[in-house]
Amino acid sequence: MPSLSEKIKDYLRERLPESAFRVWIRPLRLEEEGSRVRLVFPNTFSKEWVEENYGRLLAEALECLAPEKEAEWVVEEETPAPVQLALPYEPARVLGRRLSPRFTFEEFVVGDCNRLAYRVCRRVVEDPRGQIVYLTAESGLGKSHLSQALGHALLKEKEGLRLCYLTARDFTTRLMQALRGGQMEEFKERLWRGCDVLVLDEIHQIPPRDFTQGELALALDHLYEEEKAVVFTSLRRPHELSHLDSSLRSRLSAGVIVRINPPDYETRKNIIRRKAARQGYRLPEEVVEFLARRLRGDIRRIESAVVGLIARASLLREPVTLQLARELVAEIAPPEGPDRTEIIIQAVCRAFHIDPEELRSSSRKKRISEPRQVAMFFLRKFTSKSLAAIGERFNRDHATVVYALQAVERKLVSSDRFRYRLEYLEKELRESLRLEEDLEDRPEGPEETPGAALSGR
Ligand SMILES: Nc1ncnc2c1ncn2[C@@H]1O[C@H](COP(=O)(O)OP(=O)(O)OP(=O)(O)O)[C@@H](O)[C@H]1O
Repeated sequence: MPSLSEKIKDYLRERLPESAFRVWIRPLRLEEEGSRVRLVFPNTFSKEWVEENYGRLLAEALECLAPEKEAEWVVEEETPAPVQLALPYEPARVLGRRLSPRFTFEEFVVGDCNRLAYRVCRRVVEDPRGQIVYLTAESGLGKSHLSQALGHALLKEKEGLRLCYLTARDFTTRLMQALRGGQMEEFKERLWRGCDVLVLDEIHQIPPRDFTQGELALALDHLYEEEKAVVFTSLRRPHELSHLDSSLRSRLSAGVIVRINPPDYETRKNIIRRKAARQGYRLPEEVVEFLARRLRGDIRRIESAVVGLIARASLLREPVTLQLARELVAEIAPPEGPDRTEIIIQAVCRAFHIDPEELRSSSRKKRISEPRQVAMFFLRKFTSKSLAAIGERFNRDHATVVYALQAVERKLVSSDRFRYRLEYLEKELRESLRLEEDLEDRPEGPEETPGAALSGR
């Protein structure tokens, strides 16, 4: 009979990409001690990484397979401590989400690809009054890092300043909760008068719903009127957010719009050195150069490779060598065969435990229709396929896809469980899709689309 450790690892193996499982979960030891289960990580950074990236899945596995046990996360052997960043301000001055202590200006590597965005954010810290900034970039290029760094610096440098940091989804959820609970005035009070600077992360995720968009437009009018600073981050530029009302799009375009580009070779090398230094390591220059040549685009992926490499060397008790780096890169190299659509469909089917063929069936049972809607949602999000082409993949028409996208958006707001599940799936998909990204560099250098003068509207 498999032990609890084996069962939990099997549970995770089924749901994680093979390389993530191998590097992060396989070295984990699970020890049962009466009513407790100790999760023993080989070192601090692997514990932190698993907590941050797979914590929810691990908690889900424990709840399913050992609901009566209390879990304890411990570290077997301490590696050089990562630089601890003390927060020099009162956390209560942050409304909304907690800022990540890692996301500071000091930890942000500046290069040609992001210098303009960095400077614009620094300017907001110098004089936040009336500043409106819209940061746009593909996933993993530092939008959240930079917007949170700006938040940290403002809180540190401007005494008494209150910051509200929300994702677009948080905004929508809070708005809906306030509406249901008859607390709209309190909601407005907190957002409109309770903060001096509003950071709205992932604004492209504002749902295509009149009410939410209307309330956001009203909030922005008020904040702009009061000359408060507002910072947006988004995967897309305002004019590309076609699901938004034109009046909201125009408000989003009211300030300076800055694009962050994928990191160039020199910046990638600096990022690799910095990420390794954070773990207390200095990588050999040939390893830095090799990784910088092979890993382009998404910085999350570069970071993950550096941390994975160091974790691997530490587990094997070997120094980091070019050979080890080659092995790691070979593992995360583009998979053979399947295209984005297939990767997405396979991942959704795995997560919902159904067969891909069932998605194409005419069944309207929830067990099938819900994952079908989720697959449509992610195909829309991660591919350039038209609504009609997405529908065709499931023997459905364009209107069914529109309905499915709306149904998923509604459920993301109304059900925490569903949202967690999709957030997890999205994380997994981002990881898998990054693997089959084109390794060629995209055009480099800063690009700015000024909506207005830096401080003006
Ligand atoms: N210039 C940089 N210097 C150092 N680390 C960086 C830089 N840019 C991004 N990173 C790191 O890359 C990871 C992803 O960054 P971040 O979360 O800010 O990306 P994002 O653009 O907000 O992505 P998404 O759209 O997927 O949310 C983070 O761990 C961040 O610290």
